[in-house]
Amino acid sequence: MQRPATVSLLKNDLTKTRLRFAILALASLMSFGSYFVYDNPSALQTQLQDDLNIGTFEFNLFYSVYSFPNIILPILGGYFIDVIGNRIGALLFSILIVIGQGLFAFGVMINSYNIALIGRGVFGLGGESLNVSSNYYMTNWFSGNELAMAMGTTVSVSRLGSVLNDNIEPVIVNSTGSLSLGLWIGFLFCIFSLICVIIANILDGKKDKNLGIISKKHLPDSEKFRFHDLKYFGFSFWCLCLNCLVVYIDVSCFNNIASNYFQERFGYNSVESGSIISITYIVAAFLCPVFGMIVDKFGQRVQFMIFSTVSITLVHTAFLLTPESHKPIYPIFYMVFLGLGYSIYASVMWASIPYLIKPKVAGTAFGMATSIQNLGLGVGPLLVGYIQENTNKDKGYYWVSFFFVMIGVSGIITCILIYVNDVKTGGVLRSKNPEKVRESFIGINETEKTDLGNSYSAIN
Ligand SMILES: NCCCC[C@H](N)C(=O)NCC(=O)O
Repeated sequence: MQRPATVSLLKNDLTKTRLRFAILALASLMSFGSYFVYDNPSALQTQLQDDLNIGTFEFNLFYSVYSFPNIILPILGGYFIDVIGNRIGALLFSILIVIGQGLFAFGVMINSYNIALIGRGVFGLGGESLNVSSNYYMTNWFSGNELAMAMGTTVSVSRLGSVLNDNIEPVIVNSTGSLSLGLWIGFLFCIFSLICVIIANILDGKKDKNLGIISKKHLPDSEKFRFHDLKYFGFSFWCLCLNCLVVYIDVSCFNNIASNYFQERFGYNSVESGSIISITYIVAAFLCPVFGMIVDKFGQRVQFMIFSTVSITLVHTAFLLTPESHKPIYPIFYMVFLGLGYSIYASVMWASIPYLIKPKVAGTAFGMATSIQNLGLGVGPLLVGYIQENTNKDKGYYWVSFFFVMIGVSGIITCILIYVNDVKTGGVLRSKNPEKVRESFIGINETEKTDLGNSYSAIN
């Protein structure tokens, strides 16, 4: 998008007003519905398998049809955002989520596994790309001294959707006897999120109009996204993506199997296990914005990421070394620590991306990172399942924990590589004022100070 940087236009810059906090609330809530419904199947696994008369493999397909297409889709979604614009993208992705969840709930209501599965597939077409849109909103409305706080807040509110799902879905089914009712409630949450997108789009359009920003369609060629711009995805960016892949295996894939893990190794029942595993995201809901604020103030992004990957690896090492016993208390503390490591990571990692790329490829960059993350989320569970089925020690979980420790170590190594590269290239990720450092690091010129870091106009 093009922005004439005149003083009079800056007076009308809505990103400098309190309205940005309304956008923050809307961007957080626009993902709430999709996080809530994403884990509907895991919260209702037994009931779904009974009602639809399906086995574990068919059940796991509810997640696979979501994750595997998302190894590619967010790149296309991000590209779509860079070329067409974020507002249309966010709207389209949200509509797909609503349709997908509607089909899923309808399929379950009429006991049709195939319709329910198609629903999950349609949901996946928008589910991850909407996260890309929400991140893009944040980079457009928040500058370097608030960006990590803003992104941390969106993760925190969205993850409350996951926590709410874990805790209320089983209760709804148990108290009403209707399996689809909870899914229709998820559908309503998705409509609510769609309404948030529409309101955010109106405000965002107003901001662009005030600043004289023109639609992507009408941009001069020099400011349009072109594939050769991807060469600006340097070493730190790719290393960050790899890091994201491994760290999310250690957090999300572990969370997927954690319920059985706690039941089989530590004798908790399914309800207790459900409460224990939601600790990670409850901690994140409180701490993500806090760590975001700390990073915005002090910089040092890579050091925070190193601390977080070390914490996550130590948690898996603790699980590896903890012998089986009946309802021990200490795994609860491990989950608190996992939540701490995850909170730091989620608030720092995503907010680091804008400083490693040119603004006009921001959508594609967020999409690329999300796609690579989904590669891990798709392959990770298969590897974990394979290891567990083919080993015996601690019911197969010993080598599963060992796998998580090794993945954690690769997370630490990739963080260190990012740190070394950051030192060599001017320290953008460690800086308190990363936008300034980015200018010399990536070589952004005047006409390219556009979409992202709207503070550019104010700073310069
Ligand atoms: N849209 C449903 C959930 C998507 C989660 C996404 N893959 C993710 O991990 N985002 C970052 C995070 O920390 O939540």
